[in-house]
Amino acid sequence: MNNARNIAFWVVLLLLILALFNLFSGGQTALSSRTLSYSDFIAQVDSGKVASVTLDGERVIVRGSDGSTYTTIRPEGEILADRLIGKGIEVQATPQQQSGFMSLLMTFLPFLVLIGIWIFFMNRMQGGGRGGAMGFGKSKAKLLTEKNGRVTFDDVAGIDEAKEELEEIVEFLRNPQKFSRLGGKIPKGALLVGPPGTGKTLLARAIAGEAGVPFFTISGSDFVEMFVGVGASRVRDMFEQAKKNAPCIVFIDEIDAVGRARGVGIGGGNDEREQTLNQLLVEMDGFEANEGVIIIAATNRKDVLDPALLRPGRFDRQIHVPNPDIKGREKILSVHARKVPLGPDVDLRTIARGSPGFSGADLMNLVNEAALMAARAGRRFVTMVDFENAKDKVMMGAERRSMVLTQDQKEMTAYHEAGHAIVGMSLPKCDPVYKATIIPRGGALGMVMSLPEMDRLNWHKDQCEQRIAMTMAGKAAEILKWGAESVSNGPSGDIQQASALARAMVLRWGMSDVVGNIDYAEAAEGYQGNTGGFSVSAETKRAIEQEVKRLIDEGYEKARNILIERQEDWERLAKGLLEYETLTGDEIRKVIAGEKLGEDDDADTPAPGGGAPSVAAIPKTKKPRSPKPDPEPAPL
Ligand SMILES: Nc1ncnc2c1ncn2[C@@H]1O[C@H](COP(=O)(O)OP(=O)(O)OP(=O)(O)O)[C@@H](O)[C@H]1O
Ligand SMILES: [Zn+2]
Repeated sequence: MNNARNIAFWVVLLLLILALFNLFSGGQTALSSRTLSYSDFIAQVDSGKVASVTLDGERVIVRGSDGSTYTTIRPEGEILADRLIGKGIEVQATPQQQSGFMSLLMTFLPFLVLIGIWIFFMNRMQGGGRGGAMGFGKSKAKLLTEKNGRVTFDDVAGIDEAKEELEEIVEFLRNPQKFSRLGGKIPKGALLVGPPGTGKTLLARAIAGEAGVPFFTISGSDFVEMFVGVGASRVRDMFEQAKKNAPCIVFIDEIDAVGRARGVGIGGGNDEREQTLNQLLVEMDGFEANEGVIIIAATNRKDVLDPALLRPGRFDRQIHVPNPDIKGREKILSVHARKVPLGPDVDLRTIARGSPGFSGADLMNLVNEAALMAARAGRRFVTMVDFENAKDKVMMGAERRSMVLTQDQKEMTAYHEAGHAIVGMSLPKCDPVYKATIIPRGGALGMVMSLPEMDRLNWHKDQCEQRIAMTMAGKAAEILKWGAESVSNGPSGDIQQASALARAMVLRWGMSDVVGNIDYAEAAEGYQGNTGGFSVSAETKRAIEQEVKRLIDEGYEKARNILIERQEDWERLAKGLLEYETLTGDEIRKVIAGEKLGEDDDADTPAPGGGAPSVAAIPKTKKPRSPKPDPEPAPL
């Protein structure tokens, strides 16, 4: 985005310079710089030294018989042409400039167009032209009032510890005098740290709602503009607005966009961003906590923030907002389920158990999808089957039954997915396989989902290694079955996942003995924030690359060996997938054991809830976010 802006800026500038140049050069190709007086010119004519003449209004452009050129100005009323023709001189005339308005218009039209383009781009950058071309420095903070719907702590569920820590701020906003009388120090700012969609924005709004104060919201990326100084003046403006409306809350979402550590980074730092950050620091120091303005910022990358932001007197409170655990998920589900009629069979507890790794936003999305599914089916309330289908959709993307696969593609997909499933079920540290399907969903032709039995809090080395093996099993299967030449691009998503996990192991988690217990991730990203300008040597880079490759190669070998060993099971499962298209974990086991599936097991109706564990996959999130520190397992 920023790049596009910069390019637009330079293009417009270049056009302007060209236009100016054109204007001052008179729009004419002035060949001759020499001018003669009119009488000298006539003398030349009379002495036969003129070859040709071009009449251009009052200007006379003359070519002498010796090849020289010069100009002269003809006095008003002088009729030249007859006299020259009489002398046998070639006469040309250029059309007269349009007079008055037209010529003015012709001169200024290019400018008007350019100014128009300029204003257009300005408005685009201002996000729809609210500020207009003149409003560069105006803060884009939006004021959310009760009209936008009052949010209270009741709307925020499952993150009780964070709520408790924020109670104090609510108290203060309700009754600032009480605190200042006793000389107590209230934090000026609180930083909410946590993964995307965990309700940070919601929490900040709830504070404002509880305290009944105005709530301003702005995103860190709004400060980052292409003009030096604009961001800084926006910060100033925002604080002025806030002080006028005190007591109030200012919420800065994605503060990492401005708050990255100064002085380093790609291209040796970014002056504009640094100025903006400096201004933010200055403003935060410049007001008294007791003025009643509280700045709440959110980020999912605290590690990249400039340490100066975290110093006392600034964002000295840090509040962790994690993904909800099973109890939290149940509570969040019930908050959102208040708005939809539930069938008698719906058990939120079971759904919560089946959705480890879901954020609050994911759960909201799940309830919403389930309601839509029920509506589509013409039901009056939402049933467990709707939730189950919604979960598949949220986790794996929508089914695309209309997509027609050839028999070859189907077979390839079946063996690929069966490969993932067999390897996943053979390795003890892999999450249990929960579902396998060869119905195209989202961007994939088929998938296998596995899920942890409990919330996953951390990754162990053996889990990582086995997960890589399971991930590479799809490609191993394709090659075993059809040979290296026919391998498809199907495994490209798998390769991406395996690489991300292997890289995290080596770069962040100290799981490679060769590379050691050093966090190289930031330096490898080209960003050197809190690593103090540390960068990675060429040898280390090579070692890292080799280790990542080794982990993936070993995983691939492991997968290949398992498939060779369990060839028969693998074949049976692939054929089962071709027949039934979707199989649950239990059905997979039956198919492998050679049992026939009963009618009840019809694969198209997923087993309702039934405590089936769910996947650790996290659905695509709505907007682009800062890079996530940890890789997430996803359907294969
Ligand atoms: N703890 C929660 N309780 C209830 N609803 C939640 C919770 N967490 C998230 N949600 C729902 O998800 C939506 C999105 O959450 P929100 O925008 O607050 O997340 P965020 O942490 O600010 O994410 P981002 O990092 O994208 O800014 C909320 O509007 C809310 O409906
Ligand atoms: Zn795969």
